Amino acid sequence: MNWSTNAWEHIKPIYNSIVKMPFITELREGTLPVEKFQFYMAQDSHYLEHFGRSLAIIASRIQEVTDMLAFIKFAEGAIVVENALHESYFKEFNLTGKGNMQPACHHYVHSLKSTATLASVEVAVAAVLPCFWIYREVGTFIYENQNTAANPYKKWIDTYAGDDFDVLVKQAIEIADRLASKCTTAQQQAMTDAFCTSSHLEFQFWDAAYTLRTWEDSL
Ligand SMILES: Cc1ncc(C[n+]2csc(CCO)c2C)c(N)n1
Repeated sequence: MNWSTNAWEHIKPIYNSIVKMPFITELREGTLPVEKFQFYMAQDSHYLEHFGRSLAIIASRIQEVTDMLAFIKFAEGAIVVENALHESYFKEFNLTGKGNMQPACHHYVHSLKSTATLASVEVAVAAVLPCFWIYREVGTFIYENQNTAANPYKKWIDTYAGDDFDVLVKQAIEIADRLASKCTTAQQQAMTDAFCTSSHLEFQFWDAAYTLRTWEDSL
């Protein structure tokens, strides 16, 4: 079994919990309250910047030049393509600024940036993979289970369920598997641990948006 198939088996319970989250159900049905989506969009703007930085760090550390190019393109995608989605939603929902980074986003981006910088490059690649893979699965799940044509979140759904995105995800998985195939069992386990941590943080990111969790909540 290749590394990614095994890693996905490990996070299956997390993925199954994600698709049952009220945030995802209501996004799919188009009933998600706008303030929760606004919170998500604002936090995701912060996320994309730092996710892009993490990808650029990985690009500079990865050995093969073709993989470097792939990571440079992923970083560009995070900043350019996804920001376009955010800009249109910022306008549509009258969001003026992104405000401060809140706990779940802060936790996630700092985890990614420290892994991208301090862990082995294989582990760093494994840590960013759930961002691609879980979004493709969630996007496709929502796309295939829609019950309304007039969903205000349609652009979001179409982005992650689309073929263009699928190409990127396959490329990221292929790179992770190729690197893993040259690793020891212990190194592969460290990759799986990083993959699981980021999957948990994906769950937390949506949960925080649904509950509108801010630093002030824990005072
Ligand atoms: C919390 C959070 N996690 C993952 C993504 C998805 N995503 C962001 S950038 C990128 C790669 C672009 O090359 C992908 C897949 C998101 N938007 N927000």
